[in-house]
Amino acid sequence: MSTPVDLVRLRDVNVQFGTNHVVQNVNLDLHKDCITTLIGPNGAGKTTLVRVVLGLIKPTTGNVWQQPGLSIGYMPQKLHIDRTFPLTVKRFLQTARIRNEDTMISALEAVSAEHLLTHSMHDLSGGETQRIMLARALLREPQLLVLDEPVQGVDINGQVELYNLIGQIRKQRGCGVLMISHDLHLVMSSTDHVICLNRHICCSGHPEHVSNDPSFIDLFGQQGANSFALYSHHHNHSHDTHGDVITDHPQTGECKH
Ligand SMILES: Nc1ncnc2c1ncn2[C@@H]1O[C@H](COP(=O)(O)OP(=O)(O)OP(=O)(O)O)[C@@H](O)[C@H]1O
Repeated sequence: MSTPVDLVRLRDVNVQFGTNHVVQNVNLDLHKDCITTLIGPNGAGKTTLVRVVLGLIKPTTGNVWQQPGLSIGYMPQKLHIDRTFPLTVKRFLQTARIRNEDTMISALEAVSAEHLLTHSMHDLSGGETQRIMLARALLREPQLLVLDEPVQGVDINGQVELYNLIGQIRKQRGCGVLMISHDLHLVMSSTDHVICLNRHICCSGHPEHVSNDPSFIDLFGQQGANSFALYSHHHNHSHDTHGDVITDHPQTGECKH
């Protein structure tokens, strides 16, 4: 097997906002041709960690390394468009400062949405909107694609389709992918590596390994469990109400379930 090509390496990364210790001692490697999925409850620090990877936030302590010249395509969690502001798909794509129509069309083709070029962004379905957001992230042919909850606002069939599409894009382009998801079961077949984050990394590994954990079966095997609101699993440590580790069970880096 060939050695994976590193795109990004995080070492002992901590992020604090005032006294709020949002990301704790995180080590993370992102590779070419590898899909890594971050899961975790609300407020677990997923978006903050993604912003560290993107270089938008400097960690309070720790090191971030990016492959020199790395190009990153980012699909943010939410799209805020004033409904009174007329905006076609073409104009929206141009906000990425790419004006070449062939480039736009080939990005739209990659997400099977070339027919939407002249449509209004306001008239798109949830799934179409996410595809256009994905196309925008693809415009610069990134080596790393970072997707913050790419299937939000999409019905269940559309979610499966979008995850399949992300898998196809990785296969065709060989790019690395880092995405945030709220549903391990749906994302399982389209990911290589899962990281469960609750401010620190609770556990990580191949999706089969993570999903065979009884606590994950409890968590993901039931309808409505997607929200993580009642998130709990059998840690080798406990959390206080802020998600901080209570130290009478020392953290060894990986959860042992
Ligand atoms: N710029 C900021 N300044 C202060 N606090 C912040 C900032 N960004 C995030 N936080 C806080 O950090 C914590 C983690 O937020 P983050 O958005 O990273 O979590 P998340 O896991 O992505 O949550 P969700 O699943 O709800 O999107 C939250 O308590 C949030 O309020």
